[in-house]
Amino acid sequence: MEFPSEHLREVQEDFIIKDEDVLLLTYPQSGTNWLIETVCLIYSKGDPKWVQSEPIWDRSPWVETKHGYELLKEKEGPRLISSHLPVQLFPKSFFKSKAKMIYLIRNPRDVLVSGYFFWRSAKFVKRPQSLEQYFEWFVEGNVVFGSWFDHARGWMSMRDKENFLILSYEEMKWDMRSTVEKICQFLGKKLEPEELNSVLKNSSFQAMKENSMSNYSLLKGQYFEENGQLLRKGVTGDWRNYFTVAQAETFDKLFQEKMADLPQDLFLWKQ
Ligand SMILES: Nc1ncnc2c1ncn2[C@@H]1O[C@H](COP(=O)(O)O)[C@@H](OP(=O)(O)O)[C@H]1O
Ligand SMILES: CCc1ccc(OS(=O)(=O)O)cc1
Repeated sequence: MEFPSEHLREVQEDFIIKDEDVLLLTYPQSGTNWLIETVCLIYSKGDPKWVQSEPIWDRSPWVETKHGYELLKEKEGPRLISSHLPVQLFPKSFFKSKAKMIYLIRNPRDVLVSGYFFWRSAKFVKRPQSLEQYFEWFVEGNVVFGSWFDHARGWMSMRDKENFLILSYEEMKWDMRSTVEKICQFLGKKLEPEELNSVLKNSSFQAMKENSMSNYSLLKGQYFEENGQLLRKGVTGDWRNYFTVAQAETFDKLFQEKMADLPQDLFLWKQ
């Protein structure tokens, strides 16, 4: 998977976002695929047929990949569009549209640990040799899609817009039912109680881990090593099992420096 600059320029200058599109925006390893699966299931009213028959990257294509871009240009009607792009590289047409956007945020410490395991099995990026090395890359912003802090700050600057919904991985873990209700309200969708139950069941960690259309097992060989797994643990606070005391202190200090001026209720995790 490559992101040549001329392609990124075309995406930014030429791609037309339509008012009826829904954008699913994240920094990698924030629970992107969980959000996509959930929104797909809301669209299908809890019926798992769609999520079990079409790969997740075709249901909600990545606008920044060549495959996703071509697919999106051909799609008729309201589209689901995923992206890891930072706000300053996003298609310009979006800023004049009424398209709804959901930005999913996750404790960056967990993003870091999850990213370390994910990228070390990927064949299309420079792979970290150790968590210590990935920690350095991450705090310097020297990773795919750049600095977590810049990404989060950039997209959260849109938070007062009425077409913007911010969610966190942590609230999905703590109360997925309420989170699905919040998404439905934002998207103007109504689910019957049994449809909502089916959304919860089919978007669970276990269901997604077993769903070959969602767990990236189809990408093994070409893009990932055989031992790579997208659905690794699916918990909050796993960073505590990996950070040293010194790394935890470095991260806290950096977080303070970079994010202290933002309302702290945007960050729902308990460190
Ligand atoms: N249904 C689900 N429930 C909980 N976590 C999920 C999930 N689906 C994916 N995840 C977690 O989301 C992370 C991947 O995020 P993304 O889709 O943005 O790459 C992984 O975190 P871990 O590596 O901490 O387990 C993965 O396990
Ligand atoms: C847009 C390219 C890309 C990069 C990484 C992905 O994995 S994940 O969604 O972050 O797990 C998917 C697409």
